[in-house]
Amino acid sequence: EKVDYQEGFITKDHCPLTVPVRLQPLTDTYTVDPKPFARGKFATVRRCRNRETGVDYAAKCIRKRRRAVDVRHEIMHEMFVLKQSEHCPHIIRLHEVYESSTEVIFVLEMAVGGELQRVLEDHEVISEKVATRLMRQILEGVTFLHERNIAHLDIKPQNLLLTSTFPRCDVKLCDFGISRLISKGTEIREILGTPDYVSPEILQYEPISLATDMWSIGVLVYVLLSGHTPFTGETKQETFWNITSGILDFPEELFGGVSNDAKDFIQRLLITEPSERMTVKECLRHSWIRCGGNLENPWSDVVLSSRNAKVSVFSVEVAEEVTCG
Ligand SMILES: Cc1cnc(Nc2ccc(CC#N)cc2)nc1Nc1cc(C2CC2)[nH]n1
Repeated sequence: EKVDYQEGFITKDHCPLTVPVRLQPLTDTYTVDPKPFARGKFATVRRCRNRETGVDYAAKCIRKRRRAVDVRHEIMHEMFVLKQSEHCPHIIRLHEVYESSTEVIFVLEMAVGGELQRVLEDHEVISEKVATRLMRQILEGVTFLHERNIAHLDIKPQNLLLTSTFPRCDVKLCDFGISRLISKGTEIREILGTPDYVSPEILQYEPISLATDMWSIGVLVYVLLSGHTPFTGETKQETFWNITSGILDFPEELFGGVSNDAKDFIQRLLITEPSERMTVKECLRHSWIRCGGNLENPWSDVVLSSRNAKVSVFSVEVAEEVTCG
């Protein structure tokens, strides 16, 4: 029967996979840290350890009622997106689901390296070599979603988790709490997302699409390479004006050492007209991603130990011959 995709939520009617929801207490199977290590508006995240296997997970506890409104269908949507993504190495994996009278609990893969946001706070900027390696993984995760017509709608450094200590880590996308199924003919217009990363169409109440994620990816790369967001104003209103103005600049003091290829990549995403932005597949074919960072000193990431000056060389496997620079 016709399923109402109107709001872009995936329901059990059109999700091919089933997810067993356990009703017994989480603490029967896991020891759970009392103190959450992360909090969102409607969820808290606690470290939990499986009593039998000793494996650590992140338990995301989500309240089923928000301001007296039942939002279980939104939580079930997030669960179905996570379930469909369980085989993508660049998306945080859902292990199992519990439900109590007040909460749904996602037992999720633990990424011990924490948020990419912390690295930005500690490092200011990231080398292009590392940035392109991480962006390739993020773009592969977004490709997985876009191939299934799922828009994440909240791509930002806080939702990009590292698997180990930076810079020798991998990165995984998390938090599908405001993601939406973008299906032909239905128009979703909702104010979503985080001010600095939100796209012009969202601010102008235009239809949301997969291209909305591509705008956020452009903002993300700008931030990774400069440590600053491109449109932030003194007030939210000024930020929103800057976003819809289409004015983008690369101040010399921030982008002096950044390659033209990187700036070209950003410029092809931070375009106010959604249909003119690169798609995620076009991003993976862009020369900055294919050759990114190789143009600098290729050993820029070598770790020289202080005691004996040995050079730890990591085996480099060339996936495909590309002509770079
Ligand atoms: C070490 C760590 C530190 N900080 C966060 N923050 C964080 C960011 C976004 C969301 C939003 C969500 N979802 C939740 C927590 N997550 C961590 N590891 C996780 C977190 C997780 C799963 C995603 C919860 N696995 N490993």
